[in-house]
Amino acid sequence: MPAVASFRARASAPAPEMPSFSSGASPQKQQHNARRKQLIRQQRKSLPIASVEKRLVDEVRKNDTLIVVGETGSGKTTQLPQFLYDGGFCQDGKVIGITQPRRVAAVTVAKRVAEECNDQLGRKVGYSIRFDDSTSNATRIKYMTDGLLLREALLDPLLSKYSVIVVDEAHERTVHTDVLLGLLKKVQHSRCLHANKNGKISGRPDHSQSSTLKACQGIKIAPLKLIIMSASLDAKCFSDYFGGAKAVHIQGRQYPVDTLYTYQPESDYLDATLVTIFQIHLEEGPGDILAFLTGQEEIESLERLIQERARQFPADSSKIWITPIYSSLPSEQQMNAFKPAPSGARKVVLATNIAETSVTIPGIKYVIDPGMVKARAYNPVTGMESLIIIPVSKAQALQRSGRAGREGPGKCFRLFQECEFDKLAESTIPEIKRCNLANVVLQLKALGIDDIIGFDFMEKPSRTSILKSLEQLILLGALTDDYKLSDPVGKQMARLPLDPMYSKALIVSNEFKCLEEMLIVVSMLSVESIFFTPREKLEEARAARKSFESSEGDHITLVNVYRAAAECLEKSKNANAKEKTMEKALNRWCFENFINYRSLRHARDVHSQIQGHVQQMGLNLSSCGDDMVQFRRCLTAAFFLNAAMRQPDGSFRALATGQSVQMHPSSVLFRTKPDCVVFNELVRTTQNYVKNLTRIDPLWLAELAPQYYATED
Ligand SMILES: Nc1ncnc2c1ncn2[C@@H]1O[C@H](COP(=O)(O)OP(=O)(O)OP(=O)(O)O)[C@@H](O)[C@H]1O
Repeated sequence: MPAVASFRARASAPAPEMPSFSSGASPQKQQHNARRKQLIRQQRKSLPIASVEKRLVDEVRKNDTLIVVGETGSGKTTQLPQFLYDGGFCQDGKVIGITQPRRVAAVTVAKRVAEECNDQLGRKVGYSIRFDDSTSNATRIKYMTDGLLLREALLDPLLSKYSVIVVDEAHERTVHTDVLLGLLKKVQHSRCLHANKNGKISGRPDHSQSSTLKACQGIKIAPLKLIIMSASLDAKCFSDYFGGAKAVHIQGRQYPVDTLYTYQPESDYLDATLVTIFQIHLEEGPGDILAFLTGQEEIESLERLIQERARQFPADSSKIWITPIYSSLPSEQQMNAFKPAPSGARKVVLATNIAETSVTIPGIKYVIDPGMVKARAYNPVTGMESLIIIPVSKAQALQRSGRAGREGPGKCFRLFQECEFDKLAESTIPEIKRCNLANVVLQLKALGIDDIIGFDFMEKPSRTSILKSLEQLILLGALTDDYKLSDPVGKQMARLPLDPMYSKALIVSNEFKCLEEMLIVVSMLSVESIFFTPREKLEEARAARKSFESSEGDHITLVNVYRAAAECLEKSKNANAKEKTMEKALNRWCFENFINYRSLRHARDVHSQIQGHVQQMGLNLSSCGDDMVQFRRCLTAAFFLNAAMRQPDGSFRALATGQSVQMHPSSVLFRTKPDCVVFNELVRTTQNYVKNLTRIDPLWLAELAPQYYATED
């Protein structure tokens, strides 16, 4: 049994209300800032965690690994790193690293803590996420995504600059969190050996880390402190994994959240969300609303429905300010959700689960939780990954309600019955158990961990899953037949922050001299819903789409869209337009062509980021011009594991898995239904649908992927 200490916080003084910002004249602004600083100080003091600061720091000193559980909003994420800093954990220039499962949390929490420290972001407090680093040599409290810390471990296997690593929101059990936990356990062990013997390797040998230790001989490294933190985790399970680590509970919450359930089951949660938003808007007091939906499409369709409905209440229509937030939204648009609503308006934030943990969205008093989430699912036997919409776990529902009640008392409207809540799973099934592991295996191999089956995962993925991923990586050429990372292909693939199949596609396209086209395809496939099809303008949208369509399939269609958008930008550039005007022109062009502007902008961002990577790798940005046969052959060489043949009844059979699949109606090939296709996505709704398809010649499979297909097939 883990030792469990129970900390009861002193009854906290009520926190003062925060003023809203206004852009006043300079002296007024100064006054405002001074008042805000004072209020932040008072607010910090009133957090439940404040009264146990000394005891917490002592526990971290006494224990190498500590599990910290405390209510949402009690102050764990923002305060504990500051306590540790004040407690001397950054002496000798060491850094306290705090990992978050999501980028938006890393950024917003770092901003808040920098403000609390009365310092500029990027100095004492900073954040680092993929493609965006806001830290400096002076940074001592560093917020980052768990994926980013994994990448840092590639360069510094002992994570030597960190004195403490806090794994926040560990209950989410993302695949990165789980890999990180296993890795941190190893690093802790290695650093312990290192510190004990002052650079000489002895004691219990840890063969898998010996090369790391050798590389670090002579460097003075102290043991690594590890803190696992969440409001809703199973402390025993984590404690057992870390050899009986101590768990501490911080009791007390800052503000109450009143939770309400529906009397009847709701058959259409989108409609129920719409109704609840207006019910709150018309009947409840001031305060902003945060509603959780499952994805971009749902968010955009609800956004339109709210606008339509608001028009029916003309007096109120201007009083609702909608801001969406989901992972593929460009980050500066995500940040809109954190801004105050225009004067007199109520902010309605429509979010996916990226706003579920860690974040404090200013102004939110009401949370609407329909109780559904889009999650990855994986069939280890067929090797197929898909996205499905499923009920949330209790831990997720608790996190969602915790987004209210952060600046004052809040209300959470759960759009399901209380008896349904009781039936929810306690926690989410770890992602590592429901995803394709090719990426994880590739990362571990790149970290020098060869024995994947023997790796100390907190919860082992099935052997079948691991073997399937190893097999897939061998077929993609990332691993040699004896399971070693191949050089250069495997090493290059591990460097690209993409799914292994997409990384491989970029490398293959270099050989086929169509990297330019593949870069566009990979960027466009990295975002959701490029095409925008409003229900009331179906025919117009279809007609607009025709001008981009390629009879060869969706990949070339996406290339056409991207290039037409680039042409539009080029035109306004030639007319010497300023950047803002160019963006406006692009926005208009997107609107006229029924293209989703947000998605296109995101694809352009991803494009420029990946382009930087491939250029660093020395790949050649060549184009195949009009030779689309060449490009389709390249798609076949890259996505051969996702090939499907048409069956006599018009359905398709995925060749790698034998699974029966349907062509998604959104595909340009839906009407023609060619004999053989490669696809990129499998979506499970009422049926198995494949999306993003290109017509190929079945004979190319044996020619271009002979390691997998024989001619007789
Ligand atoms: N960006 C912000 N703006 C305003 N207040 C904030 C902000 N960030 C944090 N706070 C205040 O600090 C409190 C503590 O936040 P913190 O994120 O540290 O809590 P937590 O215990 O980590 O919560 P969770 O488990 O939900 O992540 C919040 O309830 C809120 O009152």
